[in-house]
Amino acid sequence: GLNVAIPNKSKSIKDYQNVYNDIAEKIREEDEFDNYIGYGPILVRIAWHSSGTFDKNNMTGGSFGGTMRFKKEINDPSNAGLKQADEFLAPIYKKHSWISHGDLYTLAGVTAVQEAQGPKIPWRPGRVDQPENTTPENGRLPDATGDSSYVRNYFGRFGFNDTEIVALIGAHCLGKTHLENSGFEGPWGAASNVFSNEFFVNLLNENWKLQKNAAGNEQYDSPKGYMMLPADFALRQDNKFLKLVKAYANDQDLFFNDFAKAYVKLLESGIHFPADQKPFIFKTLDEQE
Ligand code: HEM
Ligand SMILES: Nc1c(Br)cnc2ccccc12
Repeated sequence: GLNVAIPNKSKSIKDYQNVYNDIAEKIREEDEFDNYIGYGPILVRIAWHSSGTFDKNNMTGGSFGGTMRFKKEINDPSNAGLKQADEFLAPIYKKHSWISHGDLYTLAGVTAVQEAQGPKIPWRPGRVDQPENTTPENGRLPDATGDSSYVRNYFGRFGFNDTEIVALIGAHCLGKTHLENSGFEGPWGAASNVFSNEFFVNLLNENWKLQKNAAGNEQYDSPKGYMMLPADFALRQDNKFLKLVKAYANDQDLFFNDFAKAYVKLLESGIHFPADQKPFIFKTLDEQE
């Protein structure tokens, strides 16, 4: 059924900015993680994976219930590597245990994008922890070997259009793939912790070669040592997607605006917020110096 957000009346933007700041300071402090990429990318990913179980056809899944905290969901093979994000957030939750897990996972993704010099992501609290038996079954997250029709169909389950789909996948400007997590090996170049339109620039301009990786899976590799998943490369193989890839490669502001809108929609999928609940827009650490 539809999940109705219940904002905590005793908490203000100041309280949530304190949680944001604790997450942001911990990202800065623990900068050596994953060969100095840091925790930002997996925080963006755990927010997406918490939300990515949503299915508009039966109104199940999504970030509302915070079920990523349960073994069944965090152990989904699609979530390999995200236990480290959950462990990163454990002391934050301990200090601010008035917050729901759904709000914490999504706020962490917002914090990570903004602290990576990405766009402001307006955010609304009010997700309510649900019991373990509401955890969605494994297998609701996307397959990296999909082609363009697979990708369009997958995101159709959320009601996303082509603009929202291409913008969202632009988050692959962050971080890398890890053979032990997903069976794909990341780039030793372009594995970044700065949010930009680089994913689209690389996708268009690099000389990609499809080859088998050490796990026997096919991926696209470039002479500079970058990689693309088949599902990434699919964005070049469909005319409507390709038009958007070119637009974003040539206009970072356009990408930032479209990404912010699509990420909000993703993190709020399946949740009804009160009409008068205005989103919070958090300051970055740099803006508070
Ligand atoms: C067709 C859709 C998508 C597919 C098939 C996909 C697949 C993957 C795979 C296989 C990895 C590597 C995981 C690992 O080996 O550690 C990955 C990483 C990542 N994904 Fe996606 N993804 C998709 C969409 C998204 C979206 C919508 C977002 C966020 C808005 C996102 C954010 C990330 C980030 C930040 C990483 C890097 C994590 C790290 O550095 O450990 N992805 N994705
Ligand atoms: N940095 C990435 C590039 Br460049 C291309 N594809 C990816 C897929 C998942 C995670 C990271 C990347």
